[in-house]
Amino acid sequence: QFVSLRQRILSAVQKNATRGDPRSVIRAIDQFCSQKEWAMNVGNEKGCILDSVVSEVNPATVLELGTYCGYSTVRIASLLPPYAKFITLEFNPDFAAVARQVIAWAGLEDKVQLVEGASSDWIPKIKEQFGIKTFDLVFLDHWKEHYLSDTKLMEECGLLRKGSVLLADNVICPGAPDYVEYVRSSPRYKSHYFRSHLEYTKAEENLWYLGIIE
Ligand SMILES: O=C(NCCCCCn1ccc2cnccc21)c1cc(-c2ccc(F)cc2)cc(O)c1O
Ligand SMILES: [Mg+2]
Repeated sequence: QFVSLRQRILSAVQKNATRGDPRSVIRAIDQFCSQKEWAMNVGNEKGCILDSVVSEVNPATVLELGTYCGYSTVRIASLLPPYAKFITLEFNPDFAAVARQVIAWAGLEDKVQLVEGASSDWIPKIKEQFGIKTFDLVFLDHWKEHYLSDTKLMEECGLLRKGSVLLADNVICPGAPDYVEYVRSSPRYKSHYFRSHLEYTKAEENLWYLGIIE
């Protein structure tokens, strides 16, 4: 009977990764996606850039938009200090169900809150629902056409402060041109991009790093 790609990714984790070992979970997913089937995890090349940004920012509060199977969620959660608050938002309930199990296999279920729903619905509710004032780091990896509107929404809701860092996946492929245009021309942001490749391919890609300067 048909087994979905996300279920095959979860099975690869449960078969090849050690419970409670986040690095083995990451390795199991990357091996599956490079050797068996492509999937839209951020992947290891961009994942190392993500790791370095998380380590440098050392955030007390993190928002991830786009959990998918939990690959980047596990990478981020495994680097956070114990007091950190980490919220990851997933629209698709089937993806969220798999991500919960991947995060649990890594032993990180206490480090992250997975919330199901749309960013435009949830962003205005985060302050009161989770007692978070502002985010030190936001990782954008959801609908590419919502990167700009959600960044503006986060600004309007007072969720970003001077020094907040936004890191955006896929600004080239599939692309978020209006987002790039807006942040590059805005005096509020200092932007920088990390050259990389689309996960598990040789196609060029950038991770777009944004520092809020005022
Ligand atoms: O589409 C991508 N991701 C988004 C998936 C849907 C997110 C839904 N969602 C989650 C939270 C949430 C909250 N609010 C609203 C909606 C929300 C994506 C695609 C590619 C890709 C695909 C084909 C190809 F040929 C090349 C590249 C590569 C990536 O790395 C990607 O990330
Ligand atoms: Mg992505």
